[in-house]
Amino acid sequence: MYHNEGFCYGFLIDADGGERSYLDEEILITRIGGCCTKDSEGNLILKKDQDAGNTLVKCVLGSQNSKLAVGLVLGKQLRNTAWCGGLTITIGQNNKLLNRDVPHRYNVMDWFRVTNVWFEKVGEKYSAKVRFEKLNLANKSWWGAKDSPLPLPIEERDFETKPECIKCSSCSSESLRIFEDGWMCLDPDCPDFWKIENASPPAELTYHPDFLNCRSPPDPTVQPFYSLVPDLLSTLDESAPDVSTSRIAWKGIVCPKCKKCIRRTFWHGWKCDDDSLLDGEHCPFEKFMKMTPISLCDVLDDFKLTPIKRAIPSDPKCIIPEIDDVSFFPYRKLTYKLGGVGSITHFVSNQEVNSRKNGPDDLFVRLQSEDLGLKRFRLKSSLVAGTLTSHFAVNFGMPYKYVVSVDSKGFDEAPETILQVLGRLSWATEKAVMSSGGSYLPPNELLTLGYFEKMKIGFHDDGESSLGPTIATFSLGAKATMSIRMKYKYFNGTTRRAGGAAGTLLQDDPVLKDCISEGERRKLKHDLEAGVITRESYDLSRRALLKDHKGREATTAIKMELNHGDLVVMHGENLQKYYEHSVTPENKLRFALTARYVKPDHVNAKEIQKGEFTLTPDQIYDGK
Ligand SMILES: O=C(O)CCC(=O)C(=O)O
Ligand SMILES: [Fe+2]
Repeated sequence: MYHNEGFCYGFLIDADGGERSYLDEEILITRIGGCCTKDSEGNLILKKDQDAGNTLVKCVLGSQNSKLAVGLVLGKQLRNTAWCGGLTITIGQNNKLLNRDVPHRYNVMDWFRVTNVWFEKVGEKYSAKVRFEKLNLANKSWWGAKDSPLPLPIEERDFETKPECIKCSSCSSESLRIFEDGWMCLDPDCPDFWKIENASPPAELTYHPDFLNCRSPPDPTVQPFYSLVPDLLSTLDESAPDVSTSRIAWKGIVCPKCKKCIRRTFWHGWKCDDDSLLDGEHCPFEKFMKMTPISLCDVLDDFKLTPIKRAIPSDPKCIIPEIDDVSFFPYRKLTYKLGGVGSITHFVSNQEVNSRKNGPDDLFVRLQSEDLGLKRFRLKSSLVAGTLTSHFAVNFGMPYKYVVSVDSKGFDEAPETILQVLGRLSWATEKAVMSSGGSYLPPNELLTLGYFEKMKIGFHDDGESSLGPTIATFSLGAKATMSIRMKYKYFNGTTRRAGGAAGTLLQDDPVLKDCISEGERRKLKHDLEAGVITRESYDLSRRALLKDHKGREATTAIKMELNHGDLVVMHGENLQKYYEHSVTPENKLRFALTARYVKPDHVNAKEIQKGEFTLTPDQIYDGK
C-alpha cells in the first residue's frame, strides 16, 4: 500500500492477495497487507490480529470515509527468475485472479474507490479485507478479457441492489451478508464472530452475487488526486538550467506512445525500452533533453568564498585524521588510519588548485559538455528486479564489473577530459601510496559517476579480490559526505539472520578494532589458536556472545566532507574486504571519477589492452 498521513492512495496486488481474493473487470477483493510472516514453504501466516487500529486498515478506512480514489497496480505473476549473463529472465504466467497474463511486471489498472472493509478469521487470528470498485464504470477495463461484453451503459445500471445488512443478535453491530453460504457477524470482538448459525463456516466460501454485483452510484465528489498518466514532459522547461538534473526529471515518465512507464536510464533523457511489441514493433519513443550546463555557483553555495583550509570534521564518534599542510602543498593532506587494515588519504583542494587552467573548475564544465555515455545500470540485487542505481555511470579502461555490470570502453576511446582526470588520479594514487610506504601500481580503469539532485551511492565495497589495494576518487561539483563503516559480518562476527535462521559465524574472524565484543572475541580467538579450546567450543562461546546483543550495523568510522576538487585515496589490501563506503551528495550535480587497478587475471585477455594508456605532457598532473 502507498499511504501517507492516514490515507491510502495506491495499492499493489502482487504475489499473494490471501484467500478468497477476487478480481473482475470492476471489482477487486483482497486482504489488506501486513501482519504476516512466511512459513518454511513460503505460505503467508498471520503473526497477529489485524484490527481496526492497524495503520494500513486505518488508511484504507481513511480513504473510504474521505472518498479518496485509490490507484491500483496489478503485478505479473512470475514463474521463474534467473540470472543469465547479467539479465534477469522472468517468465510470466497467468495471473491467478484474472486467469490470463498481464503485459508488464507492474500494471497500472485504474482509479478505484473503497466500498467495504471487514474482518475475517484466519486460523486463530483475524485479518482485514477490502473491496474496491472501479470509479469509471463507463469504459471497458484494459485488463478485461478481449471477448467479454462491453460494460452496461450507466443509465441502464442497477444501483439499487445491495447485500443484506443484518444486526447481530449477540453484539448488536451490523454486518453485510458477504457470502452466499450464510450471514456472519464480522465484528471480531463479538462471541459470534465468523460463525454461520453458531457454527464455523465451511472452509470454502462463495461470495454472494449481491455483494459482487452491487455498484455505487456515480459520485462526482470522489475524485482522483492525480492523473494516472501524468504528462511530465509537457511540464518540464528544458531551457531552465537545472531542470534536466532535478529530482522530478529522473522519476520516470509515461511513454506518450505506448503508455509504458519508462525510467530515466540515460543522462540525457528517456528511451522507451518496452519489451512488449507495439503493432509488431518495439516502441520507438525517445526523448533527449538539451541539458543546459550548470555552473559551479549553482551547486556550490560558498563558491569563491571558501577558506583555503577547510575545517576538519570533529565528530567525536569518528576517527580524527592527522593533518599535514606541507607534504602535498597546496593541498591539505588528511590521513585516516584504520587499525591494521589500511589508510585513507584525503587531499583537500582549494580555490587556487580549482581555478587553474584544466583544473577542477574547467573539468566540471567540460564533463557536462561531453557526451560520455553516462547511464544508470541495474542493481545486481534489489527488492524489485530491474531497479536502477541512483547514479549514472560510465567506465573507461579495463572492464570493472562490480555493483553494476558496466560495459567498458578502452582508454584509446576516452575523451581528453577523462585522460586529464586519469592524470590527476594517477598522481594522487602514487603520492598516497608512496607516503604510506606501499608499492605503486598505476590505475588501469576509470569509472565516472554522475549524480543528479537527490542521487547517491549506498554502502558498498569496490571489490575484494579483483582489485589492487589502492582506489582513488576525484570529486567535482556539489559537496558530498562519504561515510566508511565496518561491514556487518566483521562487526558482528556473523552474517545476518536470514528468515528465522541464525547467521553463519565467520570462519576466520579477524577481530577488527572496534568490532562488537572485541575483547571477548580476541581472547576466544587466541584460545583457539593456542589450542586451549576446540573449534566447537569456540563457536559455542561466540554464539553465546551473540545472544547478548541484537545484530546491528557498525556506526560510521570515518566521515569525510568531499568538496569540489578533492581527491581521496583508499589504500589497504583488505580495506574493501572489511569496510564499506557510501557517498551522499548535497546538491544537484556532482561527478565522482574513480581510478582503480583491476588485476589482469580477472579480465578477459582480449580486453586487457583497454586499460593501456600513455599520458601526454598536458595530461600529466604535477600536483599544483
Ligand atoms: O561518489 C563518490 O565519491 C564515490 C564513488 C564510489 O564509491 C565508486 O565509484 O565506487
Ligand atoms: Fe565505491
